[in-house]
Amino acid sequence: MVVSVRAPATSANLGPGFDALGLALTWYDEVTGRLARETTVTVHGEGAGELPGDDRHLVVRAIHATFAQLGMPPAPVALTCQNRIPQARGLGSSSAAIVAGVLLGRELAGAAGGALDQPALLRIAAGLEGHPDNVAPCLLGGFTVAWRESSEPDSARAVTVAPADSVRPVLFVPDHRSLTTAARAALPDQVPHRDAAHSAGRAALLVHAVTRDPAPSLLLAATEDRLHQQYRAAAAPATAALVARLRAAGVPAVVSGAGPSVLAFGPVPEQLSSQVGWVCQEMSVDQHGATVRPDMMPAYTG
Ligand SMILES: Nc1ncnc2c1ncn2[C@@H]1O[C@H](COP(=O)(O)OP(=O)(O)OP(=O)(O)O)[C@@H](O)[C@H]1O
Ligand SMILES: N[C@@H](CCO)C(=O)O
Repeated sequence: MVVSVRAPATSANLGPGFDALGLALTWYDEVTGRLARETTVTVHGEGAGELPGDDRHLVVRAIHATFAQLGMPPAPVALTCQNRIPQARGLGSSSAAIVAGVLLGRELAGAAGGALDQPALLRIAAGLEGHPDNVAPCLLGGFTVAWRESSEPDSARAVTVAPADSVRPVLFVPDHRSLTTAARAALPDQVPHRDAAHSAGRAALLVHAVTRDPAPSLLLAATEDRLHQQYRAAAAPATAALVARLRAAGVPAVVSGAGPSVLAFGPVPEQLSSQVGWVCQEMSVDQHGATVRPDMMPAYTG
């Protein structure tokens, strides 16, 4: 059996919804896979020539984690990846790889894979990623609220809520990269109570604004963050400066995920959309999440 999975880019946090809120975007990686005699990974596009071509590849690790959940050994797989989502830019590339892997793992497991429903896939994916705010929209699509039932990463749950039709995500993507692990290391162990209280109110307002009333003035207030962006600014000054420039002009803008990309809610005035060092991309919200397509190709016979 040959299976193809298409997984969307995502923007997490959306300002005050740190580790909880996420939006699926119409920008996709595609992975085609089958069981094989030895593991091989062919990468086209983003990460070609950089990513490992063996069991260390993130999609393979996610497939094997899914097999393990089903009590199956880590069988070798042959994968072809068509990567379009820029990596280490705060656009959920690692979540797209992980979600593609868990869906491929479920399909390649055959009948046994039927035991894994969407909540189970989310738990496996979030366990690998470490936090659920990118894997949730990648798997479910739309605008998601994710949480953990305990302190364990694999206790993730999520709901998807429909964003208003007029929500227009606009991305500003730089050339340079930043790993999420490095951006998380900049965060303090504790924040002032007033900042936590501020974030609770703004995150709740954001759910209302994105789903019911995405007026720029409301989104501007709703996207104000005090939990993570200020602590990451020193390591990502260009990102912090662009967010500040857009917000000063009345455009609701936030750090996308752990950065360095910036997510704005459009419309973005033309004079602000061309920024030296940044590629500006208008997006739509992906409504479906990752999708599986069984390819009509002959089954691998070994
Ligand atoms: N398509 C992919 N296939 C295999 N590995 C990938 C793929 N995409 C990302 N990765 C791995 O994940 C790393 C980037 O993950 P990281 O979590 O730092 O950034 P991100 O997922 O792009 O952004 P964010 O989580 O902030 O939205 C890459 O350096 C690479 O090791
Ligand atoms: N919530 C995560 C998103 C990045 O994957 C962070 O900001 O570190």
